[in-house]
Amino acid sequence: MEIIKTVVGVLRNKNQEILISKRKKEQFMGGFWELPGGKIETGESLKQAIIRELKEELGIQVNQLTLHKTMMHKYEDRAVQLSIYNINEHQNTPLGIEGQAISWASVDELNNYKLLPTMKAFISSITLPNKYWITPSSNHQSDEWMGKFNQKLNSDITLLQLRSKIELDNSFIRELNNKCKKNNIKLLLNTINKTFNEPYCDGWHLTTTEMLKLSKRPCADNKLLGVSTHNLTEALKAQTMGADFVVISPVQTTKTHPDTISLGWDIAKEIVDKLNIPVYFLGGMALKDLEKTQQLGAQGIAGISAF
Ligand SMILES: Nc1nc2c([nH]c(=O)n2[C@H]2C[C@H](O)[C@@H](COP(=O)(O)OP(=O)(O)OP(=O)(O)O)O2)c(=O)[nH]1
Ligand SMILES: [Mg+2]
Repeated sequence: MEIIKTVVGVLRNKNQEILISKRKKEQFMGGFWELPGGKIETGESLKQAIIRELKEELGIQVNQLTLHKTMMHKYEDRAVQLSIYNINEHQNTPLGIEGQAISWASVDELNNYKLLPTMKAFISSITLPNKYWITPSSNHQSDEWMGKFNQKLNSDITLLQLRSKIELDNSFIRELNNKCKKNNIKLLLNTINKTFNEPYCDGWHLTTTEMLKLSKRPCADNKLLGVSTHNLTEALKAQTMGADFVVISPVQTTKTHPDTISLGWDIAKEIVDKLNIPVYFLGGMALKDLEKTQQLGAQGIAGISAF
């Protein structure tokens, strides 16, 4: 299948709204809203291409830009490799120079538009945090467990996975959820016997085994769904099933599993490059690894004792 190299730009106004553009009827995926941009021309670098595209489509002169992330998306008849740039500085007010409709939308408002399929993963990548805390999986009501949980409530953690290998009381989970809500933390359940309609959570986190049994997303679109995976095949399956993000592990060796072979940075990066949904690295991660992780294109790091 032909791979179409495409560059797109993220322009934000002072209200942090994002500029989207409507594809024209006669184009592939006509009528869908997208990030402005287009295909690379022969001999052009990615940066030259995005500067040219935004001049042609919006009439702006880009002065400063940084790569946000790259992703790959397969349509029925083509594969698109999308490089998404944050446009940090530009001249002129953007206009629909080619006659296309344009609109500024907040992240929440984006969901009211008929968006290209790549937009869902883009939205996840700008809304998910770069740290994902996983709770210890046993002794939940102990002082030690509650101590760790309470400490995270007052930290910069905004996404939390409640992990348990034994059944927990719903009243206990509700209590944790209330505490998370008060502290603007999203709570994902990785408990046994998930029903996917528990109201007291923001979503679910699936084990690999659970994911492999599913052919489609088991929960509503407005909930978050993460999946634990260990290689490219599993990660791609999770993406096809409809996961919002995956965790891959072990990226490095850990003290708890010293004999398990780790993926290593290179393979971890390969997985990130072949997915379009956000990827968190787990296993032997510490805060000092966050920068490298993001440079490799991952969303961030996950861990029980990483932070
Ligand atoms: N511009 C843009 N294209 C996207 C996005 N997501 C996505 O899959 N694509 C696909 C659709 C197209 O196959 C390709 C982009 O090409 P395009 O149609 O915008 O190309 P272009 O501006 O060079 O215009 P054209 O003259 O070739 O029609 O990438 C996106 O967010 N923005
Ligand atoms: Mg275009």
